[in-house]
Amino acid sequence: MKLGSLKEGGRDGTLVVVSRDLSRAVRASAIAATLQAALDDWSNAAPRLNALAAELDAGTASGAFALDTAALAAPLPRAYEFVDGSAYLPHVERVRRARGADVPESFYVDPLMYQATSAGFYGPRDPILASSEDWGIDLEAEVVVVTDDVPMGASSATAASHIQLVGLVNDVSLRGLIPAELAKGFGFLQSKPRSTLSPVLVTPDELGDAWRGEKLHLPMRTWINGAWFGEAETGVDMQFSFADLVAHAAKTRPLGAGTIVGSGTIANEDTGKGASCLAEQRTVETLRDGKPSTPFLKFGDTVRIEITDGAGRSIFGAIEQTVTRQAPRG
Ligand SMILES: O=C(O)/C=C/C(=O)CC(=O)CC(=O)O
Repeated sequence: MKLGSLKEGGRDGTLVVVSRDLSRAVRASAIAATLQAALDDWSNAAPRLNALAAELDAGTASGAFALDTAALAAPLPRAYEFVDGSAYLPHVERVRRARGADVPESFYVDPLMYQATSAGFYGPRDPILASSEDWGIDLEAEVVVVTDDVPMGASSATAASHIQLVGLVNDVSLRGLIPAELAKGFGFLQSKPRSTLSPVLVTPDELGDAWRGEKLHLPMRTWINGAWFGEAETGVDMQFSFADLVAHAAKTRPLGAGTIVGSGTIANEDTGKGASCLAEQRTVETLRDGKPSTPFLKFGDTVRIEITDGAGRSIFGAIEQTVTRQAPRG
């Protein structure tokens, strides 16, 4: 099934079940008012939501309405936790090369992960807000999973059973702020502003055999200002599965229902399929030409991120955002 949230009913939105083709929806208020409430009681809520999804796809759900996915909020407009891995080592190698940093050997056996902001997620058509183009505004196209309650110390096998939903995120990065911030030794804060979730999150069974080994196996398609930017394969070069990433995050603490775990920027050793972030594209250009030629994002630029199935149908809906200046507040 596919789940989204309307921009109504308060800060956590209103939960809707969305049809497989993304054209219709029905409020799930009789089951759970919000997606967080459904995840908090997932073993009870999921079968009822699945039954509603079956009615919706059969055309028999009462109260169903035509859906414009562009009008949706983030499926989880805010979450208790968002931890972002960096499971695609080609990405880590390129962005680190760009700022003259090493890749420790441990990164190949022990997942790299940071605590990201989850107090608010942009909806799929909300603007990317930044105050200065000098911050080096970059997209990062990633896959995310959402868990129910994960016990502390869960193994990868146990963690796999707690992955309930899959979606996309644009993990916006401010490349100009990263080197000084990481040099302080504590990690990302200002350089990782709010991220954007895809219009819907889907249960793994919606993905068929594109979901195997706790990884997604489809091209991550990105465009900048309408021009093709990349279609890196999500199932290739992913060093750690989502089960490994969830288990890593849960090693020393339980994860609450609704925890979002990111894959890191989708990247392949083979650069022939383009990139999923500008920092990598610029590194490839620097290695090839001696200097980067693609600028970071400017105000007015648009970014589109989408994954389609084998028949070209959008699975999660598209993230499509415009970079917009937010004047500093006095
Ligand atoms: O090391 C850097 O300069 C930056 C790294 C990232 O931006 C990594 C990140 O957010 C996770 C990922 O996308 O793989």
